[in-house]
Amino acid sequence: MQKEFLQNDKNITTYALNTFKPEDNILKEIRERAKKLDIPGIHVSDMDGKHLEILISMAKAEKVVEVGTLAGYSGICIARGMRNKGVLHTIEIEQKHFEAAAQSFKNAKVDHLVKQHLGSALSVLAELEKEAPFDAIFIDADKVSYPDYLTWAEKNIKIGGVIIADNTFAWGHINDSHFETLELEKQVKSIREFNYRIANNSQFIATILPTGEGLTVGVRVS
Ligand SMILES: C[S@@+](CC[C@H](N)C(=O)[O-])C[C@H]1O[C@@H](n2cnc3c(N)ncnc32)[C@H](O)[C@@H]1O
Repeated sequence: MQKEFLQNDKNITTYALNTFKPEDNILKEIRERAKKLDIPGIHVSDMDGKHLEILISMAKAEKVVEVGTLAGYSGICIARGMRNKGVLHTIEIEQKHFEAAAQSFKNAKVDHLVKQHLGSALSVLAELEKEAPFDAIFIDADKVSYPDYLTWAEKNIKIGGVIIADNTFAWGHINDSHFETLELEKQVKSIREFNYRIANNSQFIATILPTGEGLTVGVRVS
């Protein structure tokens, strides 16, 4: 019998949250402060934050790039996974988000591990190339650029390193054939291209973790 891939069961969600307690007061405060500052509430989910921390820890990652800082929620999860060693380069285009994240990293006492970059991801990534290869790369910015971010990541991840991307179920639209807006269509097609490419690149083993948003994870094996 084919087992279902997703569990849309509130009872199970409550159980998972109560058991694994993914969000402490530091992370909770970020959601609240961001809201007050009118920063969109598009942080990773609480469980995906925990998944990030664990994946980074499993990869023993010490040189990490994050594309899309927002207010620092996922960056803190990544930094925690780094076990107090190494550097996380995190890139953000919006000044307000950049500043909120600086406060978050300080509050979480991980600011010594984080190098924040303000600017457009593709130009900052070009600069960061001289520091490659990286142990882990987390992609969570504008969806239409996911294929470009993947091209950069494929080139700059070490063998054994991990590429992770959020929202890869495209808010439930990943397998749709009709779209309400052209913008949505472009985003979905870009995420689909991202998933297709990493799934079919023989240098990677990859999967999509069936979290609420879909978390694509690829390990470079050759
Ligand atoms: C989904 S949010 C990131 C959430 C964050 N990773 C977290 O979970 O806490 C996406 C962020 O990427 C930023 N962004 C969008 N396009 C960008 C670009 N071209 N270069 C850099 N940052 C960008 C947005 O301003 C926003 O803060």
